[in-house]
Amino acid sequence: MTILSKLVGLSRFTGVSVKSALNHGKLSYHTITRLPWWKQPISRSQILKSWKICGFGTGLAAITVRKAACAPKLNKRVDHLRRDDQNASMTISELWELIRPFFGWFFAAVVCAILSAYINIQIPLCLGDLVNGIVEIIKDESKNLRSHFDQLKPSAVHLVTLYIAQSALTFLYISFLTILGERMATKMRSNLFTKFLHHDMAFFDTHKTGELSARLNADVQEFKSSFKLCVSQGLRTFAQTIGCIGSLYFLSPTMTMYTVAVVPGIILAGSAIGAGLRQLSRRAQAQSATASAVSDEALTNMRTVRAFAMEKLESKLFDAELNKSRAMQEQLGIGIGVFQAGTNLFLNGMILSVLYGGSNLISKGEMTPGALMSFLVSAQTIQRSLSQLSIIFGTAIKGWTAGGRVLQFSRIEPSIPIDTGVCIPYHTLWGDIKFEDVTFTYPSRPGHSVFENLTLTIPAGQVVALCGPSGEGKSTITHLLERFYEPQSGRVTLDGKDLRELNVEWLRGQVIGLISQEPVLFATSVEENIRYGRPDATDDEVREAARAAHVDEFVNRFPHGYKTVVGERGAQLSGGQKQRIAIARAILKNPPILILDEATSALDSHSEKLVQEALNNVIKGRTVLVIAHRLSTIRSAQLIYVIKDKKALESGTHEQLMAKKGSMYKKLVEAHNVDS
Ligand SMILES: Nc1ncnc2c1ncn2[C@@H]1O[C@H](COP(=O)(O)OP(=O)(O)OP(=O)(O)O)[C@@H](O)[C@H]1O
Repeated sequence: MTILSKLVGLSRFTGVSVKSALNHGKLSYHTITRLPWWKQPISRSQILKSWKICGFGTGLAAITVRKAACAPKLNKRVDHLRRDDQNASMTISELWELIRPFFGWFFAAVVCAILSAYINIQIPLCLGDLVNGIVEIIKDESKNLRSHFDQLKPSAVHLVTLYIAQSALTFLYISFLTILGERMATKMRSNLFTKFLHHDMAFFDTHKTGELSARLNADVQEFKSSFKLCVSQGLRTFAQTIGCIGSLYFLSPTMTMYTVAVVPGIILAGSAIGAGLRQLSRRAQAQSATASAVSDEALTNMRTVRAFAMEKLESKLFDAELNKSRAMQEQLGIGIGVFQAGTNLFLNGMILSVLYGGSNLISKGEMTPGALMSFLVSAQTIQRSLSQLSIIFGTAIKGWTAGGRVLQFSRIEPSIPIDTGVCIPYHTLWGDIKFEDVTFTYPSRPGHSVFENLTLTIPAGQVVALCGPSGEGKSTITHLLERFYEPQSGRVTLDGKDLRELNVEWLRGQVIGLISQEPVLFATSVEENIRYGRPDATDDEVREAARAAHVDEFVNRFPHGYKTVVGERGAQLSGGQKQRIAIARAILKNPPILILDEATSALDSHSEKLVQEALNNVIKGRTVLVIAHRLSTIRSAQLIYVIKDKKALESGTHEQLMAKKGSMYKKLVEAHNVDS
């Protein structure tokens, strides 16, 4: 308001500073101060100041508005990567299932840990005997010190034996636990990876690679180290605590009762804090996985990031998620710290009470100094064990959550099992495919059906083309044929047999060969990529398939020929080269049914001609389903289906469809929806 009023005043006294106005006697100080606010003059420095403030304010406002406008847009991408699964937890029986196959190692580790704890309980008692012996020497009036000293020897030898046994047991249980932990982690990772490989395609539509690899690696690692620590330290310290409480009771029941009376309260408080910390730990791990997913997405799409100069934005996005994860981990650490500090305070108080109570008992002659010594060392062992337990408690929370996150995806059963069902004997397989009244919606997009009562036939041994506008479901037909997804109603049959009755592994592995729009190669050599179609193929067979797909031509120009490594997802090859390798792979597989999903779309006309020739050789005698946009490919098909409006709108040969009145196919050709 003041600034505004001064700006209004400015209009009346433009260019005249207060100082100069006063100097020239135009205004007296009193006149100025008595003027109403809108008539008061304003100095240049004030004007500047005002503008600076205004400028700063406007700048700040602009930044805030910009931030407000940009932040949600930035976050939106990450929102899809975020996942805070409530059912990422583990039950005791699930933990037992993990341990069961390695029970021998677990049992050996537990026995050694308990024996080591037992020895730890014996050590204070033995120390007490030694101290009592020393007290005897001090109190001895006869000065026969040598004989007293000799009496100490058995206790000392006993103590040395205990120390050696304790070291040996420590070595053993740590070794057993390492073996157990590593084997459990390997099994968990292997099981989870196998599960991932068998999950429905719908699962991969909704889960990001970064998230899955975090579960497979970071979470298993976290679970393993927490488990090892909890069993090694936890079991030992727990057994030690119970044992030491027993020895305390043996030494002085009254003092023990006082000392341990408060323990249930501490356990209750600990459980309450633990529940909160577990929740926080789950959220912190989910956030850490989100940060990994962001980095993973950027790293796998590095070319796109570079092409759009998004390095800074990606870095900001990652930093923001990383900072959230850091904040949560800090909160968790602080929570665990509060718990541990409280435990320490309680335990130190316990030692002080023991000293005070013990001195009291000694003064009354109800306790020997050796017993107090034993009591103190035992109480201290309990103190150390309990403070160790509080640390283990924090680790257990993290490990439990991590284990739950791993098991969450292991529990999911695929709705399409791959190794059940029947196989049609090779000599009776024709390759006749039918879609009967198929209605289908992608599970990740409920409410948006792709097909409603789709019916079409792909006769055995024929080349059938699917055409139609983009997004009408041509590729979806191939997904249903490969049984990546299940139709909600209707059925897809192969030689009259419902695909649901057939063995999926056999169907995908031996019956159908797919060459897709965007072939993805593995980061290995050209020949290994081709061999992926049939791992037992000989080098000659690989070369033959490569020649048929015209891979030979470009591979021979590479310095390392077929041994050339193609980079991640085939990034070191051109689109056309990748496509030809994918074709060679399918040729090597030699399947009775071939799906060509715009297989030649990435090729120039010369390469397309070459590959088409290769394909023509391959497709002879097979059932071939071609999805193509080029008229040259479509018109050579024996049967064409136009896929539109959630069904097969019309079918026939090129000539029949072109001759048909009001034909959609004709419209597509004329509108260049089918490339001429
Ligand atoms: N995994 C998926 N999850 C959800 N919806 C999907 C999925 N894949 C495809 N769709 C949707 O299903 C519809 C059909 O897609 P499809 O890929 O089969 O079309 P298309 O005819 O092959 O297109 P194009 O000619 O552009 O390749 C589209 O609306 C698409 O957005």
